[in-house]
Amino acid sequence: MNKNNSAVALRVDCATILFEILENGRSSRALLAEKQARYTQARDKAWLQEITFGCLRHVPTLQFWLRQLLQKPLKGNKKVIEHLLMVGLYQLAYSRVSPHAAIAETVNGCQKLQAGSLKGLVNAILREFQRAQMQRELPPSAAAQAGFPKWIFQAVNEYYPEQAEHIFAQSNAKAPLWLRVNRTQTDLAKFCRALEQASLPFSLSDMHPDAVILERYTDIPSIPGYDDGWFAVQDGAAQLAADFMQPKKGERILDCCAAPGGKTCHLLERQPTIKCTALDNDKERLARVEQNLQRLKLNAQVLCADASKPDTWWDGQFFDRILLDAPCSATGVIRRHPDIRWLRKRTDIDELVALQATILNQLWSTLKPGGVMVYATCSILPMENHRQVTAFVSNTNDAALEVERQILPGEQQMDGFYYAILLKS
Ligand SMILES: C[S@@+](CC[C@H](N)C(=O)[O-])C[C@H]1O[C@@H](n2cnc3c(N)ncnc32)[C@H](O)[C@@H]1O
Repeated sequence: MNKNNSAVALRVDCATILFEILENGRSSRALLAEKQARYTQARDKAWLQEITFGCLRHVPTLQFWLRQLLQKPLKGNKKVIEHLLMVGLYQLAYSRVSPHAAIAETVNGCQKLQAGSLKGLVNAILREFQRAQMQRELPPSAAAQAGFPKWIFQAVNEYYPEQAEHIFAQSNAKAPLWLRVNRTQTDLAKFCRALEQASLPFSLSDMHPDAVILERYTDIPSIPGYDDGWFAVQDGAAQLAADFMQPKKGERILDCCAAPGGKTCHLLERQPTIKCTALDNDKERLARVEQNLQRLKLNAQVLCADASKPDTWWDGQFFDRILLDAPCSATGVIRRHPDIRWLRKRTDIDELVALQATILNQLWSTLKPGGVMVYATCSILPMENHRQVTAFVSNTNDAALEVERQILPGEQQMDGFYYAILLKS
């Protein structure tokens, strides 16, 4: 794609991704990957993600401006032009794109979206916005100003009145790029030297013996040692799972809800002699576990099964340790996946809490007496975390809560996460 074509195509792709997320409830991960694959330049791929994520962080404000500027909502196959307009408004209000390019390239996107007849309207709206400097006016509700749906805004304020503002700011910030060094293939010092030689600045974390935090975003396969399995991308909070698990030589370990396998691989890197089963009920995601194991040169049994029904897959031999990285609201990782806030509904939470409780109860019978279960989520909602675990312990005679930790987004540069160590007597 030449430069001019790609400038228009990028705006069109952003608009289409926003449309699919906000109107059809699809998640950004696959959509972005599919669109990014069309571009050869790393710069274009990064632009697509940055502008799409930026728009997702400001949806209520962009829609507030749009409603002021657009007399009648667009419908049917013209609806996507509203999303193209949001992309245009975002560039004018929040990005460093020159206003001239922002308007011209966005207007030209109409043609590609089969809406050439709306070019005049889009042009007029973006020019009006630029002239009137409306970007100074914000929507009246505090939730909209923070860029969150009301139910998340209220929940965070209720459970974390002191930290709420910080949580919103952190959840709207760009997440750092954490890497986990694969001890079985290299060591931290050698990997750091390779980063220095490649002029990739980084920092280390006292709390994370295997971690490196890159100071700027880099195309992952171009980082030294990628093909040799020297490292994997994994947030610092997720890297704590191996510390909480403390896998010992030769133990039989279940990593339940394992895909795409970040924590499975870390457990194996820490203790390659364990017999690890990585279980998940999503076949496509399990394929990524296989790929990760292969690249990092590790071995595990990969099992496609429903964690809530051990009678359909368990061979009757107890596990010494279980990691249950339960399906959850993902409210702790909104900074990495800004679409989550629009995709998750308040009603999903009750269903997730019920599923977590069922999996917890069912898996408990597969853990040996004296064994350890680590329950984890990337949520900051107490009903999925502290309340879930305390309810389980009070209903289960042989369960005791040893330690728990709620990490809030941004704490020591980490994602929001929850861990509980449960002991079976
Ligand atoms: C938080 S993600 C796991 C992330 C993973 N542990 C890692 O570190 O890479 C939760 C996983 O739970 C899986 N899952 C959801 N319901 C499940 C069920 N009933 N049985 C097994 N896996 C399930 C999802 O497919 C998803 O891969």
